[in-house]
Formats: sequence, C-alpha cells, structure tokens
Amino acid sequence: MVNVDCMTYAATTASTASVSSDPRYVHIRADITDGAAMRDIFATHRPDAVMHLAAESHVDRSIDRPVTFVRTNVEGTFTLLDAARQYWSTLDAHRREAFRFHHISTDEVFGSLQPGDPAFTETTPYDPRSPYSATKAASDHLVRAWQHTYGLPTFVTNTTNNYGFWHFPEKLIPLVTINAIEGRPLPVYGNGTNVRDWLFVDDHAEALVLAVERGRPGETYAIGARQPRRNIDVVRTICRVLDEECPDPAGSRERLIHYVTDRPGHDFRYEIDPSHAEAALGWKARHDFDAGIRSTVRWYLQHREWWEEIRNRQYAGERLGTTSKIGNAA
Ligand SMILES: Cc1cn([C@H]2C[C@H](O)[C@@H](COP(=O)(O)OP(=O)(O)O[C@H]3O[C@H](C)C(=O)[C@H](O)[C@H]3O)O2)c(=O)[nH]c1=O
Repeated sequence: MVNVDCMTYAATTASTASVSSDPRYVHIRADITDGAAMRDIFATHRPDAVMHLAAESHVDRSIDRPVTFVRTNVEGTFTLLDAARQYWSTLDAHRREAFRFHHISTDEVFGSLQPGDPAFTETTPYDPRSPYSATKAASDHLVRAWQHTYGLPTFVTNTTNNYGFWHFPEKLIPLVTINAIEGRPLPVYGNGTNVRDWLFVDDHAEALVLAVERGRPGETYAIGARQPRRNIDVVRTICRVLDEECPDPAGSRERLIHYVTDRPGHDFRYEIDPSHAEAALGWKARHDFDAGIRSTVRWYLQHREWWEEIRNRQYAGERLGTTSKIGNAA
C-alpha cells in the first residue's frame, strides 16, 4: 500500500506515525507534480490503495502565495490521479475492483458557518472561500470526476482542524504553544470568537486507516470529534495548561494574548457532524480536547530542539502565523 505524501502536516503526520510500523504501508515523500516520478512509484510498489495526503495546507500562506497551492493541490492531485489511473488500468479485474484511491481533504471546502447553523455533513454544498480551500475543493472535484468518468475507485474524507504532536508551528495551536513557552505575544486574529472543531491527530489517523480499508468508491466521509471551540478559548486553555505544567514567575501566560488584525476573508466557524463516518467506518474519536491539549503542550515542552530549528527560519523570513504587527488590534 502506498501513502503518497509531499508537504502537508495535519493528517500526514498522523498517518505516518500510526502506519509506519505496519509493513502493509509504505510512506513516500515525493513531488506529486512530477508525473514520471509518480508513475515510477506505482510501478515499483504496485499498491492496492493510495492515501493521498499531499497538500499545501496553511490558509495564511495561501493568501500570500496562491500559486504554490494551485500547483501542489490542483496540479499535483491531477498528476497523481493520472498516474494512478494508468497503473490501475494494468491490473487484473479482481485487483482493479479492490483498488482504492483515498483523497484526504478538509471541511473548509464547505465554506463558513454562522452561529446556530447546523454542522457540515457529506451533503453540504461546496462553498470554498480562501485560495487554500478553493484548491482543495478543486482537488476533491477532480478525484470524484476520475471515479465517474474513468471508473477509478476513489473516495474522499473531509476533516476538521487537526492538532497534536509534530504540528508545524505556522498553525494556531503549535504557534501559540511555543510562543507561550518562550514568553512571546500570542496573536489572536480579529476578536477571537471564530470557531474551529478540533480533532486529535491520532484519532484522525485511526479514521483514515479504517477508511482506506472500508471506504466505498464514490463515497464521502466527514470526520470530526464534535469539539468546537472559540479561538480565544483554545488560547486560554493552552495558557492554563502551560501555567500548570511549567509555572512562569512573571504570572499567567494569558498576559501575552494580543488581538491582531484579522485574516482577510476569515471563515467564521467550521464544525462537522461525523455521524455518517462513525456508522460507516465503525470509528469514533477517543481523545477529548482538554486531555489532547495537555499531552500536546507536554510534547512541545519536551521537543524544544525540533521547533527551535523551525522557529529560527521565521527570523530568516519564512512566514509562521501572522504578518501583522502585534498590538495592532482589529
Ligand atoms: C495562525 C493563527 C491562526 N489564528 C486563527 C485563525 C483560525 O480561525 C484559527 C485556526 O487557524 P489555523 O491557521 O491553525 O487553521 P485554519 O485556518 O482553521 O485551517 C486548518 O484547519 C483546516 C480544517 C484545514 O484544512 C487547514 O489545512 C488547517 O490549516 O485560529 C489566530 O487567531 N492566530 C494565529 O496566529
């Protein structure tokens, strides 16, 4: 089995961690826009299924530089699908029927919920609103088109915000955690009332493994843990846990919270109703948010050398989180 992975964190890290000891899975890092490399990978590994986790995944970066997202998420998915279809057409009838192309996507393709709106499900119409979510929506459509047109047995999972270990510190939870450890400002976009639905990365990994084993062609599975939180509450939870795990003589880390200029086009709320995925896959998220955050904060306290090296790139000009000036409140 081949798990093609190029650049993203979220689900990638999860699946890498959980499948790396399972000999049925091969984790591959490659450039998915390189058709020859993709065809070569299929010829070498002759997989029974592909889990396509490769993506550019950070909304802020997509606003700065959308072209990278179009290349990786749209062109890359096309290239991988094309290589998969060529390989799949060489299989005997039994293996062709059993083959699966599992495309891992996001709930952001469904747009933005207002307070009181029902959570997203598999039947929510697409309404992507950022360069990132537009490219993920395009890739979802390509995957479904390859199933309808060519018969390639594809299916899609759309998931909520992931968090956990090895999370790249451009995203809210790792960024705030390491800033709080270092006593730096904690940037909260807008007024902090935007809502995200948080899924511990190991729970997502379990869902993905079940999906690739049980997923049916043409299906969609919306994956989440029913744990929506306002951003400001997430940030306060991280501060509280860090204060307990590693008290700061200067006082609570909440003093470091700064409201900054909002993200352009900032989606207000994401939330998934995972009932269909739970029933169809026999899966349920096991980690509750408070316990998941505590283990995540502990992990960042214990893996300083990993994030310090990445952190230093920020000082060399790479974007991690906001580009707006701290204290520039919306
Ligand atoms: C980096 C940062 C973010 N935020 C806000 C913006 C969002 O409302 C929330 C989470 O932001 P983050 O960039 O971590 O994630 P989302 O924009 O919700 O998108 C994430 O979850 C979906 C499902 C994916 O598909 C994306 O790949 C993944 O990046 O915190 C801040 O307030 N301050 C900050 O410094």
